[in-house]
Amino acid sequence: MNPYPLLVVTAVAAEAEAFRDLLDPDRIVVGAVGVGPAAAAAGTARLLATRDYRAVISAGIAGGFPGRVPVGGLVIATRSIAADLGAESPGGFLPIDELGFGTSVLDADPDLVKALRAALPEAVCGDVLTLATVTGTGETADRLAARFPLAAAEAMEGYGVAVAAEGAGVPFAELRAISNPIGPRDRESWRIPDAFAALRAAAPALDALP
Ligand SMILES: O=C(O)c1cccc(C(=O)CC[C@H]2O[C@@H](n3cnc4c(=O)[nH]cnc43)[C@H](O)[C@@H]2O)c1
Repeated sequence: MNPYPLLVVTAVAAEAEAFRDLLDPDRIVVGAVGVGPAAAAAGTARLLATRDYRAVISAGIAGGFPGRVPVGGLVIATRSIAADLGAESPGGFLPIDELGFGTSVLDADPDLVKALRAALPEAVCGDVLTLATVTGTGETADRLAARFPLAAAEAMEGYGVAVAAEGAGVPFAELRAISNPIGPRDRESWRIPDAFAALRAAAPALDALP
C-alpha cells in the first residue's frame, strides 16, 4: 500500500469543511487554495512541494450541463479541460492546442477514475470544463455544450490543479458535486447544501482510493 497521504484540493474553505471531518487526516489532507485556475495551480503546487502525496484530487461544487447530470449529482472527470484557454477567431474558438502552445486537455489518472467509478456507481463520468468565468447566459451554455459534447460539468479549478499535479508527477483526478445548472445566472437558486451532501456522501470513496 502506498504510504503517502492523498491530497484533496478545494477552492473555498466551506467545500473543505464539508467533508474534512469524515476523513482520516493521516490518510487524506484537505486544503482550500482559492477560486479559479491560477489560484488552484499555485496553491496545489505549493502544497505538493511541502511533502510527498500519492495522488491529488480537485474536489468541490460545480455547475452541471442540463440533461447530462442532475443538481445534487456527482461527476467524476475523465478529462479536465481549460475551455477558455485559447483565442477567439471569426471562425470560432481556437484552443491553445491549435495555437501550438501545449494542451488544454488533461486526462485524469485511469486508476483513480476506475476506483472512483467503482465506489460511486451513481456518479456521471464525463469531461469537466475549467473556466475563469462562470457561465451566466443560455447562449454561452449552449455554445459550450456544443463544443464539448462529452462535458458533464464546469468549475473553475480542475485544470489548474491538474497542471500542478502533472508538474509534480503526481496522479490527478477531479470529483464534482453539482450545485446549479449551467445557464442564465440565478445565484439564489444554487443548491449548495445538496451539493455539500453529495460531497459528504463521496467521502468513503476518497478513503478507498489507491
Ligand atoms: O455561498 C456559499 O455558501 C458557497 C459555498 C461554497 C462555495 C461557494 C462558491 O461559490 C464556490 C465557487 C466555486 O464553485 C464552483 N462552481 C459552482 N458552480 C459553478 C458554475 O456553474 N460554473 C463554474 N464554477 C462553478 C467553482 O469551481 C468555484 O470555485 C459558495
